[in-house]
Amino acid sequence: MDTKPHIRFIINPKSGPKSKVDVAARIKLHLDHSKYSHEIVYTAHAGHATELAQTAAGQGAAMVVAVGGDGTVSEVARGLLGTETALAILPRGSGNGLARHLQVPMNIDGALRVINQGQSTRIDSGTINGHPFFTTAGIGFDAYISSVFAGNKKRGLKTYVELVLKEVRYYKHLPVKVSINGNTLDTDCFVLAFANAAQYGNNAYIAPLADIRDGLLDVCLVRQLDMFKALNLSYCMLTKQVASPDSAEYFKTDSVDVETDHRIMYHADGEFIGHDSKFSVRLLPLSLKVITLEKP
Ligand SMILES: Nc1ncnc2c1ncn2[C@@H]1O[C@H](COP(=O)(O)OP(=O)(O)OP(=O)(O)O)[C@@H](O)[C@H]1O
Repeated sequence: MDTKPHIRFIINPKSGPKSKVDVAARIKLHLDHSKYSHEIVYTAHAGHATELAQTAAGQGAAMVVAVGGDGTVSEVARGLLGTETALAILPRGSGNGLARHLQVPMNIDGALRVINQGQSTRIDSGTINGHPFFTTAGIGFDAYISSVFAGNKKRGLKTYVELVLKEVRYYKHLPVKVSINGNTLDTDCFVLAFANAAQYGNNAYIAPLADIRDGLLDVCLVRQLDMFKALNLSYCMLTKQVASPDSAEYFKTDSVDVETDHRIMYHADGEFIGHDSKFSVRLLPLSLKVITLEKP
């Protein structure tokens, strides 16, 4: 019997731009076979990666590697929450928010080197109305964009940026009541983002100071957005700077409750979930084991 630690690679064949690279062949070539046994499985439908990851964890796999974009990473991570099986990432998407935060190289061979080293740590995760997230969740404009993007045939960063530039002119803020750290705030909400990792993906930093192991979420509130604030906020996000208080406000907390008279859209890890008028956002400290180059 093979007693080496076992790795299950879960490949989403639909992730990322079309590519001629044979990922399975590269895995077989570069994985350290003296250290690990492995298998490669493919997702057949949305949500399948969670089932495939759960089965691997139940069978005592040391590691499950999500081969895909943020959606695949999030699905695999859900299947591993609270287990001793570590999530590793072989980034194949366009955003790769969690992979970037964990300093996983964006190329296959580099990511496999991190897997071969096998250094693990634990990170926090969050829930929004019971839906787990690992990078960011949010209500308002970012969720609206995720809903439009999900229905868009074209993928990739260019499509995403074009969409944001078009829609930002029309999306209107809504009044909400936010309870945070014992204070209640009646405010307008253009975006309310809950960041576990610092970035949405593509090195767009919604919460530059977020620490994924500190037991806290970084909440970023954008009350209203005009063109000047939008430019300022975009510049800060792309240069990893904290925005000025008239553009965005930041809070650190382990729980947030939001109420509104309107039904607002929300997302978890960039996947549009739906509309609601009450939100409960919670942090689960050090709930996921991950493979990373160094402490993120
Ligand atoms: N076999 C499949 N057929 C169709 N959809 C799938 C399949 N396997 C997984 N999915 C779905 O594909 C969606 C997109 O996957 P993923 O986020 O990994 O790629 P991406 O959208 O190209 O990357 P990014 O989010 O970084 O742009 C996920 O929501 C997942 O549920």
